[in-house]
Amino acid sequence: MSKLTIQSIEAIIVDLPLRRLQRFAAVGANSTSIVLVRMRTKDGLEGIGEAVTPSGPWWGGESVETIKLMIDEQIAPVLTGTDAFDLAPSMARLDRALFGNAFAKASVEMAMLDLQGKALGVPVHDLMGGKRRASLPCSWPLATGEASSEIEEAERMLESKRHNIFKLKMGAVDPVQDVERACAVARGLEGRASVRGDPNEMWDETTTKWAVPRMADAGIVMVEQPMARWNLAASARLTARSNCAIMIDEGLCTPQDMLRIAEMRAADLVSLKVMKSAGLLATRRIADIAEAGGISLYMGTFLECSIGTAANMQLCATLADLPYGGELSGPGLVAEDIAVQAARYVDFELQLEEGVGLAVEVDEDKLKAFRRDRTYSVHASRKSMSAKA
Ligand SMILES: O=C(O)C[C@H]1C=CC(=O)O1
Ligand SMILES: [Mn+2]
Repeated sequence: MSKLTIQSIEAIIVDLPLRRLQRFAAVGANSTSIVLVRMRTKDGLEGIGEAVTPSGPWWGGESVETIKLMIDEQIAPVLTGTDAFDLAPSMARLDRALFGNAFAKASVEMAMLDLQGKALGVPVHDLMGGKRRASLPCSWPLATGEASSEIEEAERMLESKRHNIFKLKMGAVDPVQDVERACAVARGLEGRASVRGDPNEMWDETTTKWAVPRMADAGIVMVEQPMARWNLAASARLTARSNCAIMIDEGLCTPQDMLRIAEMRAADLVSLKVMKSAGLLATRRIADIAEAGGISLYMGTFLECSIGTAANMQLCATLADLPYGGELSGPGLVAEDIAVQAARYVDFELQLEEGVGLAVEVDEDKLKAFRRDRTYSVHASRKSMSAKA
């Protein structure tokens, strides 16, 4: 097999509007931004990857601007001239060259895996142990903060058979009001959908002790990261006494975090996310540790568009047991996407696409229209001005 010598790495910031306001605990957002990675080899093959943040650096500290800067200034010089098949040594070299920056590292790892798959004519999941599933039951985020409009939105999703699992974004308002809203949504959808809540670390242990039993009584089946990411001891106490499932998200980034969570039994299940753990292979290692420790898996997201979602789905295809499914729902939230074929949700499940590498392609016209550094033609805008006059 000939080498996949990396000749260039391009990081392009793309701004995408959302279909509606998404209210996270820390910010409200009408748009999201991604970094598209294009990695080209000497022989003219191209691998792609995506980094995204949930509309800002509040979750993981990186922003699309820092991701692009790190790729341009630090990562590209380390990887240029190396072989994209040398993934493990390259990731080790990157870890020595720059601490952290997991989101940036994940996006270039995706592009290397895409190149490998394309060169070998196989999908990425074949490079990671093979396929255990071809679709994922997929949660939809409810995040307007208003119960009746959220129930209506969920009903539209049920009707179109896109989603029958819903995750309430919580933590933006007073906990009493927030829990009331969550319980109202769960009761409104009772018997028709699975409802979960994610306060993104906003509650202390006392508030959590009060809130979670009320949410469980209303039919909420899982609560994700209600308390601070560092507080595994409190999460272990909550897990031991709760009769709904407790999931850790922010508290899990590294294999070492995972080992500690399993040792402490700090959660019933954990949210795997490619971006926070610096890549598909590292996330796969974390999944193995969780399984060995008897902790269930969930396929999490940072709301990637269809490019990153396809990459996540390649990893997800290698996971046999996901008792609460996952949430690769970003493509439904963006009003514009940059993939030729957007992610498909059929009978409440995201489909794994056939194809080599990540099995997804960039739509060049869409990219041109939404890349941040696009230039407008003065000639064209003059023409449209004179047409209006
Ligand atoms: O889960 C989070 O903490 C962050 C974000 C990603 C998906 C979503 O609904 O919110
Ligand atoms: Mn979360």
